[in-house]
Amino acid sequence: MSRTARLMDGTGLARRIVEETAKRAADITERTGTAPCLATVLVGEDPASVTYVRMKQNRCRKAGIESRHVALPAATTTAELVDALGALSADPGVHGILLQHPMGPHIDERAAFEAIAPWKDVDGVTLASFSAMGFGLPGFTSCTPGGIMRLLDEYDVDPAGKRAVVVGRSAILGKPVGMLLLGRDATVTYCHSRTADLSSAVREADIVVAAVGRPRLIRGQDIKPGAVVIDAGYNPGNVGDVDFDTARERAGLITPVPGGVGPMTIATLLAQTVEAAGRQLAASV
Ligand SMILES: Nc1nc(=O)c2c([nH]1)NC[C@@H]1CN(c3ccc(C(=O)N[C@@H](CCC(=O)O)C(=O)O)cc3)C=[N+]21
Repeated sequence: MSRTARLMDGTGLARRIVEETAKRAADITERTGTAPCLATVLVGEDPASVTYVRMKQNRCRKAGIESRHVALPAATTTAELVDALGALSADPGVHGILLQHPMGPHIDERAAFEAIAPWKDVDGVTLASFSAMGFGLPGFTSCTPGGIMRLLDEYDVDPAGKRAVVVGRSAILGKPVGMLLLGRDATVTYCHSRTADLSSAVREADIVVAAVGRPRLIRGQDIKPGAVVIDAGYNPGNVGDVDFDTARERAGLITPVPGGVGPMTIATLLAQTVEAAGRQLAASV
């Protein structure tokens, strides 16, 4: 008889977080006369990015968070993008800034992210946010890593002493989620394109976080029985980095795609936007 993993319901948890966030947003709006506001910045018209940004704006609206969209042409230079982000950073009507990734090969992404004021970095992409995550200090987490940690807590997964394998090392996903797991006393291994034997690393993992953007890279045969499997991969067509059908036969807990990590990413973004607005508006009265 094969056991089947319990599903980690990101949609349900995200809904509860967004409801709580909406209450806080309404409270801020009532007390200060100003609604929390998230600026979304998109360079170019990549269809997937357009869809993601629209989803974020819709979710903001439902939570009583205003959003302001800045759409820049694909040919925008790094200097122009830095200027636009500098203006939003200086604008007291904007409390959080999301610069959608990727921005195109001609953009210096690090320079762009650093143009976001740290107190408005609700997407957790600046050096300031990254180092706070690394040192276990308070600050805004990268949204997907923050959402993953919240999901682990919700399902009573304590990372302490567990072997965590993070597949992927991107600046806003793989690297920070590994740091957050380390901060909770997991033994963390990063795997990436140069890893010699991915399968044997994954086989050791009590917690697997897949974050590379390679459809169904992680197969059930490599999942340790009972492991916690977090699929943070986003690929065209809502396909994750984990081969769900085979992985669920061995995992203890697993996130579905869709309905797992994705909604948690957006819930974290909204919660952090309201937190940023609360601080900025309290400071201005
Ligand atoms: N600076 C930056 N920050 C990001 O957080 C960021 C980014 N750039 N670039 C693109 C990726 C992608 N991303 C997703 C967020 C939510 C879902 C999501 O909610 N997906 C739904 C499915 C949605 C559907 O039905 O199409 C789900 O998994 O259930 C997916 C993908 C955030 N990203």
